[in-house]
Amino acid sequence: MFKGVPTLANLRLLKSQREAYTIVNGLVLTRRSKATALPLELTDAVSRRNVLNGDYKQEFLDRAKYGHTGKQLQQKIASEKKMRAPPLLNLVFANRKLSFYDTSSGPKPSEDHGKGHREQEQRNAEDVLFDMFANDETGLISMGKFLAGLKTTGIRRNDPRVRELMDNLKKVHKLNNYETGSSAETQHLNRETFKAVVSPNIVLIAKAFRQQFIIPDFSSFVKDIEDIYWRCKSNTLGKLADYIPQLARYSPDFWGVSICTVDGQRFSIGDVEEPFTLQSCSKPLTYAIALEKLGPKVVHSFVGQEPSGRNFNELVLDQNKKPHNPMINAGAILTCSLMNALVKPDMTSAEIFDYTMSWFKRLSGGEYIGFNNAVFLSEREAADRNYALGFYMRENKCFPKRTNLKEVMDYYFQCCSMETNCEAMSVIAASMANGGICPTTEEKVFRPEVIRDVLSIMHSCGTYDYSGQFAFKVGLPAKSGVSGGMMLVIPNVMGIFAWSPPLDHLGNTVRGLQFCEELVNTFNFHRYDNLKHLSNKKDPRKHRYETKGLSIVNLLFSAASGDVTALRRHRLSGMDITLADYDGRTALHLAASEGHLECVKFLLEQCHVPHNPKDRWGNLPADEAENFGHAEVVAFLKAWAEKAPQAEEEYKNEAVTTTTQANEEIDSTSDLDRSNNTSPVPSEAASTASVASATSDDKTKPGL
Ligand SMILES: NC(=O)CC[C@H](N)C(=O)O
Repeated sequence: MFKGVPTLANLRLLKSQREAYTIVNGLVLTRRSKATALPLELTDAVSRRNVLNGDYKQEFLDRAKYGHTGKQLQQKIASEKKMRAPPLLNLVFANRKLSFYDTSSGPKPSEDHGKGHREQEQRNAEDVLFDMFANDETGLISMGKFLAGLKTTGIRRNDPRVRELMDNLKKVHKLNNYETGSSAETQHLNRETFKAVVSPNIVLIAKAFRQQFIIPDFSSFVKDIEDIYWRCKSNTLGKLADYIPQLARYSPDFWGVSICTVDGQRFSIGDVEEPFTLQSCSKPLTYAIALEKLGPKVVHSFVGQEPSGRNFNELVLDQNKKPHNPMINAGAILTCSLMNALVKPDMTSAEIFDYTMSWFKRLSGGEYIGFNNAVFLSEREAADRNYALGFYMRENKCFPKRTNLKEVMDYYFQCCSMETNCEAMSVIAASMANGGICPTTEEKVFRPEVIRDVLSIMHSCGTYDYSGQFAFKVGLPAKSGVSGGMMLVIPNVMGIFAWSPPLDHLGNTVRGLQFCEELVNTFNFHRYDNLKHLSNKKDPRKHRYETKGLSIVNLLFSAASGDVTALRRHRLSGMDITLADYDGRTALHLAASEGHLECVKFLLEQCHVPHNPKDRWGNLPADEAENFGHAEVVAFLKAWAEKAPQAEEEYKNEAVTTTTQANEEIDSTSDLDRSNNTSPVPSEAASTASVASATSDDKTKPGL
């Protein structure tokens, strides 16, 4: 009986007399030219909807198999439909709630690939979503439940990318005469209405529920973030900045953290809507505008790229009589002069202010960016050191020609006095993580090269005189500000903004710093964390199925491409080599059908995998070798099958002894610790034991 566990890997091999195709995460690999992986979506002009629904994938395969279209094709397709696996979307949904194979009423695929199954195939994404959330008895979907489900994936109701959905809900609510007892967002809809309502945003919504965002299991990630947040909350160290009264008045208890991923998944906790001024967190942003408009050559002919090793407002220039970098006061004042004299020489001060604000706003996806005039006036009053820096630089001819120092200083204070909150700043940080494209509006604000340069400087100079230690411990680009902000960028993954006013002696927010350090102790976000091998840190970028070891996709890829070295690596890392994909296909099936004798030998002789696992079509590896005409492999597998019972029995006994010892060592550790154990000894022993105990009929994944 089919017991395959649905995996995102969705590795599927379609049986064919002429050609076999392997689909891995939307890539189609042909059996004969494994090197040419065609991104399926790019191979034909089809709508995104069709791709999403999985329909196109099937069509592509059909055409590839039969080489033509038409009536004959339709007949062949009809006769083979029984063999097909359900569309990808269904697989993933099956894992979340709607188990198509688990419905007590419906036929199980191993028993019947017919009617019920075919019906599911024809369903599109909207249908599947409806079924996920609909009430069986009423046949209606609760939009409240649906939106709550969407929120767990990180998508909020006010996300601009679901605006049409929300507008449609309001329209339907109005059409229904504001049905009593429910709001637009909690009303109950029938299938057709639901489909019409979600359809404009279905691409994003389906991606969310398919767990295809950068953080697939967002709710688990959020739990860890909450834990870190609460641990930092109890830290009461640090002192408020008091050089101006407006900063000194903040409550030391304020503590907020907002997260926005490159896919626009949002999470916030604490005082995330409380306004505060940008202060030094504005420095990377004005620097980015200057880079965008003038390019790095021009900008860096005026300002250096080295950490100063001194206080952020130190009266010091580098050997070339330039400010050390754009993240300290001298460098930021210099950047402001570039904006004033080179980027927009014709603009008035007011226009440059508006111009700058519009950049910040676009970067934040339109979220809160304001201006605090009291802070601005105070900054200007208490600015002896900043004026001194300005005059010192003017004396050393640091500024471009035509610089109006008074205007430049005012502009610098204005940038420091722009007001924002954690929510908006997390989107800014996410835009930086996303190569300059705002994840929520999808607007391209900066070129990726600009962002790369900004992040590089943030990495080495972003946290004042703590920058070296920060780069060492956290290993990520960040920028702190005297108002208690800490902008952290995890390139290609997410932006985080942590805010709490109490500062340490170097001027960094105490809680923010602790948060960053705890974050990289929990997750492998440090720039130099190894992502390939098992470690005791979590990788939230990976799907739940993958976090306990290397992905099954990699294992099956290695087998299909005849890569014995890679298979060896998988084995050494403690991976369960008996893993089967959704269709019950094991590494041995793939190695055999591709005729990779070396791999077949390695799998049987070294990994002791069972020689006779059946895939969902009932095929053994030997059948596959035969189907695809690999005589040598057939001969080897047949010979192995004759001596197999004895060899497997011997190995089983051996493995049990080894495992008993290993278990004693690892018994005290948790499940997770065990799977993350970096020592290959216990994990390998455990994995081999599961190999030994796996029966040929059981395609469930021991060890997962
Ligand atoms: N560290 C900071 O945030 C510096 C900004 C502050 N307004 C100053 O210029 O002194």
